[in-house]
Amino acid sequence: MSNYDRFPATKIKGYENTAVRGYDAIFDVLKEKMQGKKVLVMEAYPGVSDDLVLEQIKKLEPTLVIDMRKIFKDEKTLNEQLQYHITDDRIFGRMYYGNVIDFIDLERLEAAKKEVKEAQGLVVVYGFGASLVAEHDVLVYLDMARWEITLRYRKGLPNYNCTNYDEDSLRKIKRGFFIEWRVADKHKMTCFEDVDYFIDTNNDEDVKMVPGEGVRDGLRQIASQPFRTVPYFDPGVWGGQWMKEVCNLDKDQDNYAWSFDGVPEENSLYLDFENATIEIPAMDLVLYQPKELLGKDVFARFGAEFPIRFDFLDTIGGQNLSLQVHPLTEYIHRQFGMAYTQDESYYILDAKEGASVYLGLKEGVDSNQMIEDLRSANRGEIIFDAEKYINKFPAKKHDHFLIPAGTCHCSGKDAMVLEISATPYCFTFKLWDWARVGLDGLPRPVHIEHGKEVIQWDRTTPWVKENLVNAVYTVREDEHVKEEHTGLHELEYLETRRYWIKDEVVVDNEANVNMLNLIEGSQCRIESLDGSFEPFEVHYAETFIVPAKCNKYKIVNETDSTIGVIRAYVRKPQA
Ligand SMILES: O=P(O)(O)OC[C@H]1O[C@](O)(CO)[C@@H](O)[C@@H]1O
Repeated sequence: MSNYDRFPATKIKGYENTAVRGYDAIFDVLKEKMQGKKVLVMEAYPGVSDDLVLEQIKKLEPTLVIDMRKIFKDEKTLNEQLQYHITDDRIFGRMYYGNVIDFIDLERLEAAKKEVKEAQGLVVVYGFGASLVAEHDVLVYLDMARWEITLRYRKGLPNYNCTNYDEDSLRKIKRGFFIEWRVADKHKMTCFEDVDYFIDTNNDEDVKMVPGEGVRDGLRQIASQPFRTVPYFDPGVWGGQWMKEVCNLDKDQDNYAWSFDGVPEENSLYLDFENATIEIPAMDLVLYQPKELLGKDVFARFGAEFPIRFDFLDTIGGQNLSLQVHPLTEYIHRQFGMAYTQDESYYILDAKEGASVYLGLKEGVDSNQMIEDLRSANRGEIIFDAEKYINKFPAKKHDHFLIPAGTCHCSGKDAMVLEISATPYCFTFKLWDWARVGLDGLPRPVHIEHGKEVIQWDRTTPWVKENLVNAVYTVREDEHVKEEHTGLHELEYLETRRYWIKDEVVVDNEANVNMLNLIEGSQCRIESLDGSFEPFEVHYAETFIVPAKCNKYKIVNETDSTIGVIRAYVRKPQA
């Protein structure tokens, strides 16, 4: 057993034992709270088990229940309206920047408003967008983590108010990512400050309700201390065996490919109320406390979006990733409506003998020939000769490979990659998937035509070696610490610093958010210089976030050997 903590929770001070568990107890509290009041609005994130909650609402004996699904436009109308954003592609949609009201049938909305007004007795308005129908006397928000929604899609949950139960889950995720989650997050923030109670509905068998102010105060607390997001792990065709050991995972699984540990857009947070721990999307923090979390420079540049992503790619005992390329900013913006792109890097946390990383083109590559070969390979006519076109570098522990968008790349087998990247995560143009199929038995989606538009044909061997492979230099060294710059490339906005710490080091985050990982050593402690937060323990391979608000902090080595920490932050624009 390693000491990696899979369930990191933050204790919420001042709200101990305020959680209520199970729908019976929850509706007892709500019944009490509604005494002498008329309108209970229950907002729900798309993905929540609406039928189950509506069944429970009967406990309140309301005279009128409005189900938002009936106020929404019907599926066919919505599909037609959203077709430009849904697209025909399996993976890529176009970002939707509208609001929930765009999905509502305005006549039905007016009729529902009238019904509520005229009703006598208790009225419950339930579902996604419920607060558009009526002013609340009491407001409840039923929340759900993105990973849970993703798992439910795989098991047959359709998109909101749709009947696409059996549709390929990648297409459902696409509709979630490009449309539903954006709109739902935006809408959530319009009522977040007013919510009287939040309900964690991630587990239908164990729902938990906590006071609204407990969550808001909890998020304020989290934004002023180091914290971790809740990691999740997913198998894949190329997945490996390393994380099973180090992250204490189920040994009976064939493999684990990804760990998302440090992707606030995808991950969640555990808030510990002592009598229950609730799980909420980490995006709630980003959207509710953006300036405190991100800092003024990062907020000014990105808005309420978390621009740094750490995740793991485990191919130890597994296979090569697909050979791939990511879009340039201009392309991702024009094609998919994204503000910034998927610039990446691979920090090699561990590697077996013979591990490698494919990166950049060989000298003198004929671009037309390479694209033709990729096309024929994907038609099954030839096996693509990757090494004819792409450099293959040996990879060993603590190497850092930089991957600005537009550079062909992939990790080879037997490497444990800590991916330190910009946030967008699904804009991968696979070029070649080594003639294999995905875990579902289908070929994984390949996007050569997109890829050909963004490959930077001048990124060939000498430039790649000079710029992208271990471009490390020492920033400072004394008897306590050696600090190195390891990346990223100047075309990418992230800076990474590696600290080899003998005893302790003070880090100045210059009032902007930092994301870190303990890359060597069993544990360390993060301390506040002014006592503004309590000491925070970190174990090997754990990713953690230090909010902008923490300012200067100390990393303390608690072991007898030198430890290694990597820290990523957004570079300030050059004057
Ligand atoms: O496409 P593959 O082979 O699954 O590659 C790994 C994937 O993991 C990611 O790095 C996820 O962040 C993507 O860039 C990439 O799609």
